Amino acid sequence: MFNRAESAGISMSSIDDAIIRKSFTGRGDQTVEVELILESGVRGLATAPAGASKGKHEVQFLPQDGVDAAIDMFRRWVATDLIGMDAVDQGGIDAKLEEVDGTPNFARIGGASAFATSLAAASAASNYLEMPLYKYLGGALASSFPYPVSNVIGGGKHSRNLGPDFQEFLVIPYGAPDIYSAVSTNLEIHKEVGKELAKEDPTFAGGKNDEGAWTAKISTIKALSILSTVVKKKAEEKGFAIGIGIDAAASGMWNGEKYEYRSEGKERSAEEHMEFIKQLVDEYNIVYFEDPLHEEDFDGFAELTAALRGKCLIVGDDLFVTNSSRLRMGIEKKAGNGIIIKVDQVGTLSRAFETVKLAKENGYTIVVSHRSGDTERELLAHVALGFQSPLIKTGIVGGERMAKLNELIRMWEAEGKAAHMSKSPFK
Ligand SMILES: O=C(O)[C@@H](CO)OP(=O)(O)O
Ligand SMILES: [Mg+2]
Repeated sequence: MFNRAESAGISMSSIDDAIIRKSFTGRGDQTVEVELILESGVRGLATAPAGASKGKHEVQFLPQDGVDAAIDMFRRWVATDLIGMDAVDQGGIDAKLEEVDGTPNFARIGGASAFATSLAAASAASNYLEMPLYKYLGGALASSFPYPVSNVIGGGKHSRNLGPDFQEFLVIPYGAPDIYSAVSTNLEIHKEVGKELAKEDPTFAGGKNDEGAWTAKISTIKALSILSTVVKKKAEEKGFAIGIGIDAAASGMWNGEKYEYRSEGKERSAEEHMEFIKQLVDEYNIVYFEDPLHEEDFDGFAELTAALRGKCLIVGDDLFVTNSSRLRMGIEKKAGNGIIIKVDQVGTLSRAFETVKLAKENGYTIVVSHRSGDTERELLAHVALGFQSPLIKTGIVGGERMAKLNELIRMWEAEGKAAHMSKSPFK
């Protein structure tokens, strides 16, 4: 068949139009959405999520003058350069975003636009090739599914510092035989913990934070003891292992000298804080600890990693910000043995993938993760499977969170006999 574009030497997968629009996160805050339309008419669309407890070393979310400046920049500088590029050239598109921006942290065009463009390109390319995004990113053998790491109780900044001092109390059904039982186990635990909280705190009215985790005025110890009781019972009932995790988001507790435990009205020195963490890990069998220390404390991370090796995974989020140079510093110091992967923290799939490769080569467990202000889109589930991440952190209930979890269930069905859970990073 005669095709005008192809006969003029234009590939049908090249970008014909690049659209940006204002959009909103699940928290109701402004963000940007990018839609790329290919010569063939096939489209790809992605929306940028936003964090609340952001790492200091993340890329800049929006240009200094905000979302309107991001839109203006994109239309003037980015779109014009993207048009004519091939959507399957992910590396080329990501490099172009860096070139147009010209700063190391996307301060000019904004990390939100970079992220949305990078992911929209991958999505358009996979649609063009008529394959799911996870296959496009991960290849034919990307069939190992991640265990959902779900926050059941919220605290820290995510709960306006009114609940426990750590930001997230998590569950990980790492013995689950399939994705459906993994997801449903976490949801059952969430429901049961809700009932226990109502018994414990008479003022508890069923409040949940942005990620669907319960927020109640209880102490860290109370949160852990409720969670561990429910988890133990559930593990027995299900007949498989379920672990407890914590994201302390400790940068939010650090005042430059000490860690503030606001709910206890108490401060702990770095040493006392670390001792407390070790005690908690032993007492409650905690298998996953994210950001136990503030974002500059590589040495403390190294100490804790060595002390808890074989017992508990020490995961860097604000510490590494998905950045390969920060991870390299961690590798040198042996700081952490797990790393959160948030593509938006570095702005492009290429940069995030470089970090994923480096992490895997050096024995770090990767954990693909959402943001607290996420979107209703499901693409994160594809990124997790595409990167073959053994863990996915994507909240617990609510539209933005269920979008990813329900997509994993669909993907499991699509994989048929090839679908299997990842090798668990826990014993
Ligand atoms: O600390 C985290 O892991 C994230 C997601 O839960 O929080 P935020 O997106 O607010 O940075
Ligand atoms: Mg975190």
